[in-house]
Amino acid sequence: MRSSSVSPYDLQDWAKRAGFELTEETLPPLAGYLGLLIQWNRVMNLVGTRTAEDTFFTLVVDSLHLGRFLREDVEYSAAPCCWDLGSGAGLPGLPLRMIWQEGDYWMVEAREKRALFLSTVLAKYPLPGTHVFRGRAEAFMAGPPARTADLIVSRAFMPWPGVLELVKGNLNPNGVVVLLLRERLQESPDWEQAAQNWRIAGQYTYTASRTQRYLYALTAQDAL
Ligand SMILES: C[S@@+](CC[C@H](N)C(=O)[O-])C[C@H]1O[C@@H](n2cnc3c(N)ncnc32)[C@H](O)[C@@H]1O
Repeated sequence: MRSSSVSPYDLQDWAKRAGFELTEETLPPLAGYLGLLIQWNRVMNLVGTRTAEDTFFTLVVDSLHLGRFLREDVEYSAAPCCWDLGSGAGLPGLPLRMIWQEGDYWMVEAREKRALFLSTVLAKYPLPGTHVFRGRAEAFMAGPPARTADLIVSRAFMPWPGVLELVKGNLNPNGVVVLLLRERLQESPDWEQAAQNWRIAGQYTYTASRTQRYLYALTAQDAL
């Protein structure tokens, strides 16, 4: 496969334009990830973007905002067990783990080739406490052993009411679900019903690629 290299210098420049400063340690793995993503994307369908720069500003930037949100606005237990359901090409998980390495983080992906891509990136750029589960989220959660999480993140996995329904029995007390959305949760016709069981514990808004985006941290109202 034709290689596709990304310059750490360009990457830092893009990050600054997006309002972030990446550490020296973050630049090589993130540049390497973007290079592999562009390379693999030529032969299999991983993401809709074609260049590293477009991928950064359209997709990776969400992980950087998510890292900031988790650090500054979200309360979660020490050493959280985190799940990233329907990780696809590693978004938000892989860039997130390059800048935020709390606890254990499971990227759960049903499609074999996508899971192979995730494992390949991790083999080349190991990230602490970061794992891939190849299979369906339902099987991952059911076990054995049955699993529970402290923090669940999900982007474009399934419509958010379905995510909440899917995970409601697998969240530890004080557990948090973080949704990455392109709509305001409170304006959704589904929110009124969801609000009977879920509370917005934190929210964060930003613009990327000319679209307004939203991060919501939800906690269960009571034991669900
Ligand atoms: C639209 S993609 C989004 C990928 C990534 N989260 C992103 O934002 O770019 C949805 C991903 O979820 C995976 N998926 C769908 N249903 C799943 C399930 N039940 N368990 C695990 N993965 C699933 C698909 O294979 C696909 O890679």
